[in-house]
Amino acid sequence: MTALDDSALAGLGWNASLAAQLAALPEAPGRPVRIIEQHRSEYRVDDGEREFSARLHPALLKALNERDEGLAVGDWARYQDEGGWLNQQLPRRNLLERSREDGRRQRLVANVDTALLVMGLDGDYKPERLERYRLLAVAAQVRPVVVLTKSDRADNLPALRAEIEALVGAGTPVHALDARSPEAPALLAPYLAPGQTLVLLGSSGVGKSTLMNQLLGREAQRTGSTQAQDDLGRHTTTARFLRRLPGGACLIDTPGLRELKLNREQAQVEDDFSDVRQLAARCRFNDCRHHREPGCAVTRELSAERLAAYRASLDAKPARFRRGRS
Ligand SMILES: Nc1nc2c(ncn2[C@@H]2O[C@H](COP(=O)(O)OP(=O)(O)OP(=O)(O)O)[C@@H](O)[C@H]2O)c(=O)[nH]1
Ligand SMILES: [Zn+2]
Repeated sequence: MTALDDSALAGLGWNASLAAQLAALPEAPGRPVRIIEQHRSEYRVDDGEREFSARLHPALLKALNERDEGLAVGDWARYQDEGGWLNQQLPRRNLLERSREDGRRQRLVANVDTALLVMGLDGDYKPERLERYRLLAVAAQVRPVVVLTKSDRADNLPALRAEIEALVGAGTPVHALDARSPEAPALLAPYLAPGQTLVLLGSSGVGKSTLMNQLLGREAQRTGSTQAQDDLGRHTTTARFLRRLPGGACLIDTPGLRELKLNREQAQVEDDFSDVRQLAARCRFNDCRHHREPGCAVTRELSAERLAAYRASLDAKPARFRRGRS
């Protein structure tokens, strides 16, 4: 294997831990690349210096198929110049996935540090859907950060913001901004350290691509199939793609998910409900279930939204989120 230019790869999130994992893989020709786009029969990859197309080696394709696996945007793989093949997948740190209507898993993105959960403070406002996105992130051990866009359109911003803060709890930062504003990147700077990977998740039209362009400082380069124009000539993202930001972080844009269903594990995820635990210490009964018990400090002091989120986390049926604001 040729010596790696780690400094070039660092801009893609490459680090010592990945280097060690690569070294531990069975001997194979090639060098690491990161998947930045997935197309029908090939991948777009980045080796730290340039982007190019690569195909799965038939042996890797077969091995992945047998495990009902596949590469996702954000994954690392070994690329073999001879033949232009991806011949090995590197172990991934985490994977954001969702259950589809037919019950199958859909891989969204891999190896992500922070999920920017984008919701518009306009017709898109739907706290229970935001909570589902948040649990999706928490279940994958991805840090959730709420980004409320179209703050310029909200006439009751403080109240909406307070409602969301109460819903997600103190452990999840909440930012409100106008995605078109040049000030937006500064608000997100804490999550954009070099080597970090972030993903934008949220419905279509909430401003994900607008944020991507603001953070890039230019219009994201499209490679055809990741963007389409709708009937009104608006651009809409049709596939996930990763771009390197000038400051050294990587950002993945995703198309809006029509339906976000959680699987059992995601719905049952251990959220950091430390606020509930602290309050529970003051409940009258040690075994208080925080339902209708007298002297329950949790039901007395927790906000209704936060209580609903806590109950939902105990409940494998995400349909419970559907109640409330439409
Ligand atoms: N007023 C206002 N308009 C915004 C804001 N953010 C985005 N927009 C506008 O909303 C429209 C949709 O924004 P996009 O960035 O394309 O939304 P998206 O989330 O990428 O949508 P998809 O690619 O379809 O998933 C554009 O016309 C933006 O200019 C905002 O904070 N305030
Ligand atoms: Zn209680």
